[in-house]
Amino acid sequence: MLSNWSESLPEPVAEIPESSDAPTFAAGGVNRPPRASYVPPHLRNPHQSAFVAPEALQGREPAPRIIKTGHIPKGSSSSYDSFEPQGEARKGSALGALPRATQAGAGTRPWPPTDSSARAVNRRDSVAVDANSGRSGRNAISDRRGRRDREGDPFLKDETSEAMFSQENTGINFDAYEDIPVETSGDNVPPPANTFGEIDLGPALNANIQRCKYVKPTPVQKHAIPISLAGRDLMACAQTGSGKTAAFCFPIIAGLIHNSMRGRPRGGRKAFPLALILSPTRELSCQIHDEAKKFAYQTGIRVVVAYGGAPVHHQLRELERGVDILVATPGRLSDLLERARLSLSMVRYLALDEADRMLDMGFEPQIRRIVEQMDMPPVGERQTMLFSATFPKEIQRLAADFLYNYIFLAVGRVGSSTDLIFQKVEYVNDGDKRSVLMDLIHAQHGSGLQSQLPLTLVFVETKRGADALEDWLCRMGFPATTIHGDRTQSEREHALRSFRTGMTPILVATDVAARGLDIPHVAHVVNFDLPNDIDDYVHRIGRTGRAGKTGLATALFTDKDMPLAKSLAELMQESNQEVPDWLLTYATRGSYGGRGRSRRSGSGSRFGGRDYRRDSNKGAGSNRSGGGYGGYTGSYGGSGGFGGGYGGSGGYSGGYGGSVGYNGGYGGSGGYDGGSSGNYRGSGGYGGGYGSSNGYGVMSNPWG
Ligand SMILES: Nc1ncnc2c1ncn2[C@@H]1O[C@H](COP(=O)(O)OP(=O)(O)OP(=O)(O)O)[C@@H](O)[C@H]1O
Repeated sequence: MLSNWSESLPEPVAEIPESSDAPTFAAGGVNRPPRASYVPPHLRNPHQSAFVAPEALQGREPAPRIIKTGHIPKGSSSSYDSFEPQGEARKGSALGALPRATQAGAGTRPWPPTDSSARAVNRRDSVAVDANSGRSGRNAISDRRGRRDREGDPFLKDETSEAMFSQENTGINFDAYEDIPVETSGDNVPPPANTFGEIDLGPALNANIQRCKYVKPTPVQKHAIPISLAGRDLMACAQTGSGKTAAFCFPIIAGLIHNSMRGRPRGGRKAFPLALILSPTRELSCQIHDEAKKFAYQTGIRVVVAYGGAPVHHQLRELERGVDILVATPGRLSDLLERARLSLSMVRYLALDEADRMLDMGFEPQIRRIVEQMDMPPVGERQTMLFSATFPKEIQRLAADFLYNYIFLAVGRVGSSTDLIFQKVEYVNDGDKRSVLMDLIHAQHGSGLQSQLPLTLVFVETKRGADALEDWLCRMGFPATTIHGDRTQSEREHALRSFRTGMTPILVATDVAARGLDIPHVAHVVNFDLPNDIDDYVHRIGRTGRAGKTGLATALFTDKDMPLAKSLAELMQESNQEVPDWLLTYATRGSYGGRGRSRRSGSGSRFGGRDYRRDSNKGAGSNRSGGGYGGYTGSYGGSGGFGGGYGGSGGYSGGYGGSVGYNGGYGGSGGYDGGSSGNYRGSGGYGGGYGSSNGYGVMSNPWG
């Protein structure tokens, strides 16, 4: 039995799909999109590929037709395996230190080509390591001044990526976010701050904010930073790419600067961090570490990262040298705790990034152990911040165990995607996926910087599927690499860096790359295989359209994805995307259980309750501002799912209102009409119904 799509795929030449112009019909009588006769571009004119390898554009010898990147050849493992990242050099040096990877037979040569800039990055990093070496057994804040002078400059640019991307990432068109609806609930919510100047972050942090070219806070930062600075626990939900990392890093750093933590044990082999930031993946931890180091530059606060797959002794050495903020993945953190080389007894700040993922089934026991059963100060004695773009209600309920009298903050709709991402869904046959992907890649060729392929992130379901697709893309002449859990950490870092710098513009990934990664210039996210859960889709497509920029996301939808149809259609509608008729038809069927419904429908993760305390009469008062789409807090569900209307009688409000349901238009009579228990009375909103004259238009631009 075949376990995934890749096993069923024929060789490329056999990939011309069956020709069938007639519409097909699903068992339930649903009209499917026609299976049009489809000839992929590479077969239409096999001798002229539209793709031009980047090096050819740079006047170099053209790349061989068969290119493979990202794979480390087995024979070259000695130098590769012995590569040990060191301090400041760890991330930046990965590309330069590794042998240029090649595979795929005779005539191949390394891709990307070795260049002097990569070596320069490496050299520079080595200097940083030397400058920092030879210190041990310190706790950082006590030694701020000395360290400041020896600190590597985290703002130094990677020359390779600068060469590829002349366009500076100065942020941000966050003006587009000005009118985004914001809701806070909880006691005595501190007011938001509209500028960084209004917030007392201190001169050192302010200087770093300027170095980062952040001109003003993003909406989530405007609210979250004052709340956290006031010492309150926080559960915050804001769209992908909206600046959540800084929203939890700034208050931690400012807090550590303001309150010098005396009484920490000195010397010895055990480290006593003051703040702990947990994230679900190694790459995300590295990224947060890099960001936090920028924010903490020359403050004397020392940020250390610990994650699996990298040699533990190096991380132990780093910890021995002193740590104020520890960024970690749960697995490696547990390991360090078990070795008794780390104590959490001094932790004053705990932040969980991608908090819903961290409290999901896979991670929850581990997180509970770390937070509740080790020596971390209990709830109320530490400050806890949970952040994500998605927050299903049942996860909120779990998360509440970690929080004391917390404030719930929702910026935009909970779990919604931004409408800066243009979403497309293509109905395809399983066997046509590769050809369709190739069409997509060909279509965007030349639209990237320097006429190269723009960065394209392709999500697949399985690790084997990722390898198979990468291999096929490379054989087709497209520089691709892959990131997934079966690759070594060095391979993963190499792949990510090669993608980030544009050397390998196609990255095939499993969900390991779905959350949090902030890769500038990702132009296109392709869901080659759709995920099981709509929240995962939200995070995946959120790798593009970040920081106020626009992006494109294409999903290849097959029969297998029917259970996702409803939540996908809803999400697209919320984000003001054009939903194909066939998807709407599937969505209204309502009989597809399973995927996509697991964490949302019924639980009302977006429409119902939001702050779950308000549904369960825990008395969280609420304040709302901005928007123009009142009604999104309505309890989702009503009487019969999508077909029965978004209405719903209980909970906070009338929700999407009405009982007419989708078939008669979203909304119907009421739209949002205030809530029976909420203290906000909206006007307008979705009311009027999707199917009627306005309604949907009202919700069209929640970003203002
Ligand atoms: N105030 C600001 N001004 C300009 N750019 C900013 C600001 N805050 C954050 N950014 C930039 O926005 C980008 C996205 O930020 P970040 O990665 O923190 O998003 P996120 O909300 O955590 O996304 P995700 O949900 O995908 O994890 C980053 O490149 C960051 O440097």
